[in-house]
Amino acid sequence: MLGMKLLALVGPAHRNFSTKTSYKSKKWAQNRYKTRYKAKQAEAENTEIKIEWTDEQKQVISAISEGKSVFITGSAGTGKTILVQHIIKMLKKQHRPSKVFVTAPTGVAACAIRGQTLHSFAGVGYPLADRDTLMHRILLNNKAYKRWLKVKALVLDETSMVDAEFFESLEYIARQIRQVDESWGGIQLVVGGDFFQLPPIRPQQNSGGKEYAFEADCWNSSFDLQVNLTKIFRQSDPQLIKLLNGIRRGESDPEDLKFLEQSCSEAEPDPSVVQLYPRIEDVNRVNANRLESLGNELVVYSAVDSGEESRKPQLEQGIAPKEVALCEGARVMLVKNLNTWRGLVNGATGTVQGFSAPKNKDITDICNAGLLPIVKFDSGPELLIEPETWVVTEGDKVVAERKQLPLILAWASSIHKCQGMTLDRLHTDLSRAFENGMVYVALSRVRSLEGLYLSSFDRWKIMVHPKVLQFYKRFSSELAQESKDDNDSQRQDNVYVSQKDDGSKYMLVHIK
Ligand SMILES: Nc1ncnc2c1ncn2[C@@H]1O[C@H](COP(=O)(O)OP(=O)(O)OP(=O)(O)O)[C@@H](O)[C@H]1O
Repeated sequence: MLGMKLLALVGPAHRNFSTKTSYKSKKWAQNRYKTRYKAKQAEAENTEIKIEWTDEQKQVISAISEGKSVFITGSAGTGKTILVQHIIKMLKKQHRPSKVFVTAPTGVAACAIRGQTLHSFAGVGYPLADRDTLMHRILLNNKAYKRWLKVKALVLDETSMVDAEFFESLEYIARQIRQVDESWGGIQLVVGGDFFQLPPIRPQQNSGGKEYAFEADCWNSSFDLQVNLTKIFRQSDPQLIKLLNGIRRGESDPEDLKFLEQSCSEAEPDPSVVQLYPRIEDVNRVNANRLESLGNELVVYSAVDSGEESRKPQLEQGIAPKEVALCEGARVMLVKNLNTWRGLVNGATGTVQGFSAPKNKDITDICNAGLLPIVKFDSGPELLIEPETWVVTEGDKVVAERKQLPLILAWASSIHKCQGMTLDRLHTDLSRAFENGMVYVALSRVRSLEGLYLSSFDRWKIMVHPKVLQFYKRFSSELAQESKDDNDSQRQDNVYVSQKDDGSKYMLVHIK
């Protein structure tokens, strides 16, 4: 019954993706799609709001056009990503589009700049390892090896989530593969990020206490210019900007917190508003409730794992879920790149329109009902989603493999996934925040506090890492030296950092 009802919906989607289509008509359809896509893009570019770049942003643009490598930092909403997007266009004109690679540490952040994850670009596979092992894996991966030779400019956004050892390893790999004894083997680097936001997801072991990318030995030599953008665009209310800047530095000024409490929306938003949670258990609970509340028939997909028993547990650490249940109307997110060119990349969101039984393909190993979901992506395309595989490798040998649909539920999301987003409306609960920068990242997503429904908040969860404060202190004093304006550095001298009981988290106390 469900399948019958859905087949009507599936028709048009199938016509585009039929495996029986001849090569010629496929080529024709592809060309027609390309022409329409280019026309749409040109239209979008023409209607794009004209941005008047600030002097700081212009400084970056000019350095990039001179071929310099630049690190762009600044508070949330200062336009790092929009600037990076503009720079990508510039670089693609300057070099050739195929020689410019656009990356970010997470799928969602990569999706925002139409790029790929840093991992996927580098071709280093999983699990992370020492630089020689990573190098060995690349040498066995012809496509990755060629990418390293071909790249002229490498763009990396949301760098706070890249760990020091990985950054260092990639710099070493670039030099070795390209046989050029210059920083990054001569690749022009454009790196954006705010280290007051979320730290690396899984800092590597044996990294000698290093965590953030700025601690990498090669950090300073990687850039000709490091720029701190100071004008905030996302928010316009000066009181909100003051509140966010305080929270960014780990402060919890009672007056600012009172303003936060008084200005947030009091009405619980409708269920379509994205809900952000620090912990994945809460994300899963909300998604499961929302799925149930739709009341539609569920289709369950259970991952099929194969390979060495001792290596299978590593599959659990990957992004593909052990089990995912879907129904018509479910909000979903892609967790694998299907087609970068069409924007069907890790992080892309959409809604399940229905299900269809694939012809000539048995998928009953992952789904008893033998049905695959049809997803309408927010960016436009509608697609029948097929199972994908994820592997754990050892050298060039696959030691474990998971087959599963590349989808997860997306009504609720983790704060890690939302870094980089600008949201008009947001529902969040910050009582269980556990990471440095987490409260700041969540609160700084909204343009105004009217769009924020804060169901729970704990001021002790406002945390910042002392190394980050130190990095920006050095940064701002360098700027102060240049501009002979040392106000900021004096303010920073009035703080001290105390370590919390668990020894891993810190709070900043401002001395009045
Ligand atoms: N020069 C500018 N003029 C007008 N608007 C701007 C300018 N620069 C950025 N913006 C706007 O500011 C908002 C935030 O920009 P963006 O997302 O690039 O900030 P960000 O620094 O990357 O934030 P985050 O650190 O949270 O990822 C966007 O809506 C963007 O269009």
